[in-house]
Amino acid sequence: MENFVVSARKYRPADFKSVVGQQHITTTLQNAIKNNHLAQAFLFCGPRGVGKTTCARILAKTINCENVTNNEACGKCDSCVSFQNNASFNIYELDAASNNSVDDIRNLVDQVRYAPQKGQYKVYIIDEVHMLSTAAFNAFLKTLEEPPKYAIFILATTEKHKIIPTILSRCQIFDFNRIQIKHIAEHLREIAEKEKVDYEDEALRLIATKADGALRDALSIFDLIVTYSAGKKVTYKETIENLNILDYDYYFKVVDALLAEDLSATLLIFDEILKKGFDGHNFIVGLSEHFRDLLVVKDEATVELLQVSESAKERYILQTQKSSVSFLLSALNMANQCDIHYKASKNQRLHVELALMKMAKLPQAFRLATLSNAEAKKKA
Ligand SMILES: Nc1ncnc2c1ncn2[C@@H]1O[C@H](COP(=O)(O)OP(=O)(O)OP(=O)(O)O)[C@@H](O)[C@H]1O
Ligand SMILES: [Zn+2]
Repeated sequence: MENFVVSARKYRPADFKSVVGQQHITTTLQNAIKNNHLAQAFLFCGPRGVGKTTCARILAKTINCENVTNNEACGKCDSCVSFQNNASFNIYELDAASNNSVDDIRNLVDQVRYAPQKGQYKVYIIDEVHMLSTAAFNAFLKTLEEPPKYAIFILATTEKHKIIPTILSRCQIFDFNRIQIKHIAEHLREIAEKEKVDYEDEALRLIATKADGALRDALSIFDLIVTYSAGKKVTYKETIENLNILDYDYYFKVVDALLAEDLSATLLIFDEILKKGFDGHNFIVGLSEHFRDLLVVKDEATVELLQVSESAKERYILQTQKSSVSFLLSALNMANQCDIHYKASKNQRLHVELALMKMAKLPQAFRLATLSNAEAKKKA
């Protein structure tokens, strides 16, 4: 049987153009390579799993490639092949999270003295560099100040504020972005297609949202759900079950009940949600987001801010057409207040219920969207 390789490893980008959502960085690095204007020390900052190590590796591979074309490594020369097989001597990775002692850094510094036997550059990646001890930092500083011309240092960190000024001032700094939901979803779609895994768009969206900007997390969740669905289909239903997320259907139902001024239906839906084991606070946060989404789809200019699939968008549009902006704003405000004071409340269930009651009792005239003249005429 073929070994299962986790997607995050299997689909690690091999060149700059395959890196998702960090174009400001890949373009700058490629220009520096083209113009022979490469810094010797870089600091890659940003959240976990957004491509820092990946970009460092691609940079190392590209600057050692024998036939760079269009500022990308060829992927075929001896050097590229050894990089791809993790067998190159021109890259050295130190994970400072687990190797943060002076000795670990001395080992690295010792290595730096030897010029590469093949290729032009040796690249030293120090991951989670903020974890180095002060003594280790100091042992490293001298090397960073006067590196041999073949050495390039790439320091990576999720906590830029912990990096001391002496290091900051010696590095070219790159800030990596959290990756947008739509770009993550797009990437998952490509992988699903390569893996011949069937999927629902809505499921991939949800995974992308849950990953909170980190592509690596998105890939791990994706693997988990593929395994769970036993190779059949990655569906919305299975994804919410697996991630323990409340089906967004509930938010639509609650808002419909609120619009109908149906207090008992509203409270019963909330009760059902609690019985399913969901947390009241998560619900109120989700409901706030739902109101926000209904507000952004109200206006052509902001409809782009809705991060859902095309098929789901229709539903938001239908619901927003029924509600007035004032209602959505007031309800959002109430939900938000409920969220803010939730932790301090002694009776959290009642706290949410009270907010729902207030929403259901907003004045009727104010609640429903008034029909435009044209619509009113059609109705008449
Ligand atoms: N921008 C991206 N484009 C494409 N794939 C990505 C990207 N970011 C992360 N990945 C995927 O996630 C995996 C891990 O990414 P990587 O190790 O580069 O993240 P990182 O930012 O260095 O995270 P950490 O700070 O935890 O080391 C990659 O192998 C790749 O599959
Ligand atoms: Zn090459």
